[in-house]
Amino acid sequence: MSTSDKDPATPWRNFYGRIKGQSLNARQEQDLEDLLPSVRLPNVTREENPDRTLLDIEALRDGNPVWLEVGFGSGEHLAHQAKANPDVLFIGCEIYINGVAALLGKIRREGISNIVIHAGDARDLFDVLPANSLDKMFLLYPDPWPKARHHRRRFVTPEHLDPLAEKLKPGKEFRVATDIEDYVRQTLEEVPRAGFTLTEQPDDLGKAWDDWFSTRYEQKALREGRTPHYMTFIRN
Ligand SMILES: C[S@@+](CC[C@H](N)C(=O)[O-])C[C@H]1O[C@@H](n2cnc3c(N)ncnc32)[C@H](O)[C@@H]1O
Repeated sequence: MSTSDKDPATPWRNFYGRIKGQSLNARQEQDLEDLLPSVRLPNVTREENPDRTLLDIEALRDGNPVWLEVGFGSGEHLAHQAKANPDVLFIGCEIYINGVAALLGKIRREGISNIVIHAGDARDLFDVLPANSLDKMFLLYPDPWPKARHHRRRFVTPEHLDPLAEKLKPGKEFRVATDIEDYVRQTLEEVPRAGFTLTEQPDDLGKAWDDWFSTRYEQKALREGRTPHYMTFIRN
């Protein structure tokens, strides 16, 4: 197998060394080398699919529902959901290559077979997902971008929410968790604008979902005294 920087089958080679502060241990390198080629979602990157041809999601799903988690971090929640829902195909999307490597370790150790991974930006994935192709979507502790001038970089902006709304089937769930009060405010403002309805009372967002599996970022937030908020939206 080629490990050229330009080979789209080895996208971590492009990330590795490019993102400051990210280093991989030998086991992670090995998992990326051995495992990622077989679980990665092909034809998503611009290098591989410059014409942005839509994915054949029907062939991929093989009759099963498709759930997407964007920014899965180290993949605790995604791995948990995949084990609890063996008849669902999970797409995991993450730009942090150490996180991808951590999820690959879980997939290997726990023998998980219903996850495919896009190791890259969610916007590239949205480009090539057909409309109405997703049955559930998770956005768990997205990057907070606390400074006011950076709020437009948040995931809960039309740039991300409009394509997301198009990909999720009507009547299906979009779950958002965050520990940042101002992120709650922006989520409650922006997500309904993109065509969703909140199912909880806006002043009562403290109850986790029954099938919740706490993430690494949530554990850190709790240790640092911040309060989780859980929001469930239904696509109109
Ligand atoms: C604060 S972390 C939370 C990680 C994990 N969900 C958790 O709760 O532990 C946010 C994650 O989103 C990822 N991320 C940010 N923007 C992204 C994008 N456009 N596409 C894919 N992943 C993204 C980051 O790399 C990071 O791992």
